[in-house]
Amino acid sequence: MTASVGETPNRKRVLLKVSGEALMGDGAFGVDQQTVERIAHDIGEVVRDGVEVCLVVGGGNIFRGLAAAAKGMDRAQGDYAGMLATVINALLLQNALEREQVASRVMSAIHMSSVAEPYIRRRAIRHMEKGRVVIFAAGTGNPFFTTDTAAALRAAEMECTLLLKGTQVDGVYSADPKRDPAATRYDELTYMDVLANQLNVMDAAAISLARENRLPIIVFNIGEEGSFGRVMRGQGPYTRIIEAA
Ligand SMILES: Nc1ncnc2c1ncn2[C@@H]1O[C@H](COP(=O)(O)OP(=O)(O)OP(=O)(O)O)[C@@H](O)[C@H]1O
Ligand SMILES: O=c1ccn([C@@H]2O[C@H](COP(=O)(O)O)[C@@H](O)[C@H]2O)c(=O)[nH]1
Repeated sequence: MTASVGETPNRKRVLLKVSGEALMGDGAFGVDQQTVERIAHDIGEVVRDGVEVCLVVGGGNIFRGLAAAAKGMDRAQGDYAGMLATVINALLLQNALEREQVASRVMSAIHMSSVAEPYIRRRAIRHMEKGRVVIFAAGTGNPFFTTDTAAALRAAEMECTLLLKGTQVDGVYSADPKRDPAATRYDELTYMDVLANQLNVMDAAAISLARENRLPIIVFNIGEEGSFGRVMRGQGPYTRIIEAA
C-alpha cells in the first residue's frame, strides 16, 4: 500500500473513530453483525499494511445521553449509559477483529476489569507497537462529552498523525446532507471553517482539540466497503480538515 495520509517517514499511527450509527448497517437501531464484520475486515486490511491503528467507537446506535435528557432523564446519568453503550460496541468490534485474525485490546475509560483493561496511556502505546489494535471504550469517561472528543483526545495522547472519522456521510457538507439535499461537499476545510460555519459533522470541542494539537482530520463514509483502506491510500471521496487549506 502506498499510504499517503497520516504518515511520517518512520511511523504510521492513526486513530479511526467508528460512529455507532455506522454499525447499524441498514437498520434503525442496534448492531448489524454483518456490518461489524465488514468494518473489522476493512480495519484488518489497513493493519496488515503496517499501519498502527487505534479505534474509538461511538454509541449512538444504542444510547445518547443528550437525547435521553431531552425526554427528561438526568443528563449525567444518561451520559454514563451512553458510555456503557460504547463498551458494548467495542466488545462486538473486538470479537469481529479476532475473527479476522487481528490482535486487539479493549481499554475502557470507566473501570470494568472483568471485560476490559483500564486505559493506561503508555500501555496503549505499547500494545500498538506490538501490532495490536487498541479499542478505546467508554469515551473520555466523563459525562457532557462525546466520542468525537474522546477520539481527538486519544489521538493526541497516542501521538497519532491522523484522526479519521468514519461516519455515514462521505465528508463535510455545507449543511447536514441528510436534511438538505442541496448541500455540497468540501474536499478540504480549515478547523476554523468548520467551527465558524457550525458544520456539525463533529462537535466543536473535538475540532478545537485537534486544532490545538495540529492533528489533521479526515471525514469519510465508513459504510462503503473498503473505504478505510482507500482513504489511507489518498483516494476519495473524503473531506480533510487542516490548519490552512
Ligand atoms: N455539515 C455537515 N456535513 C456532514 N455531515 C453533517 C453536517 N452537519 C451534520 N451532519 C451529520 O453528522 C453526522 C455525523 O455524525 P454521526 O452521526 O456519525 O455522530 P457521531 O456522534 O460521531 O456517532 P454516533 O452515531 O456514535 O453517535 C452525519 O451522519 C450527518 O448527518
Ligand atoms: O466522553 C464521552 C463520550 C460519550 N458520552 C456519552 O455516550 C453517548 C454515545 O456517544 P456518541 O459520541 O454520541 O456516539 C453520548 O451521547 C454521551 O451520552 C459521554 O458522556 N462522554
